[in-house]
Amino acid sequence: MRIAIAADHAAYELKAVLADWLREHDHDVVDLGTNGPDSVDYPDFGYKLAQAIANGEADFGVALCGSGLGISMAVNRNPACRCALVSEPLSAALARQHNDANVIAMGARITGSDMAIACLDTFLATSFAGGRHQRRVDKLSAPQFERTNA
Ligand SMILES: O=C(CO)[C@H](O)[C@H](O)[C@H](O)COP(=O)(O)O
Repeated sequence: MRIAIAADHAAYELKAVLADWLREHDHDVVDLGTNGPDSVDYPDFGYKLAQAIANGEADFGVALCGSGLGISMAVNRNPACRCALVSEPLSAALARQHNDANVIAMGARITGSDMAIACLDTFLATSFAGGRHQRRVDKLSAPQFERTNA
């Protein structure tokens, strides 16, 4: 699969670990930076990653920052993306099974490398379950005027 990955300065080391793991597992990696400790702004990298998903450059995305919070918010501003912030594998599996998430977000200051690999492995190995979940996912991308509280 083609996987885009992006991080801010708080997570560039975790990005390198996950990018290596992805390549070792025969994925094509689109590395969108950042690549060092110089301070950058997570929205810039979240928006770049979301654009790569929206334009079909990547099938899935990995979004990383210190907590995972800011970059997941940035990615989710693009309607093409369903980004799930996770810190353990069950949530990574449910994000695929129930939410058809196409971007996984993690926080490098929260989640260690081994756990992050376990989450990513689970995320990529899990399929969307469809059925009743499809109806709910469709509502996430419905135009605002079609949304109801019913
Ligand atoms: O966690 C983050 C946003 O949710 C980002 O990694 C930011 O970098 C963090 O908020 C602040 O990081 P800094 O290194 O203290 O600038």
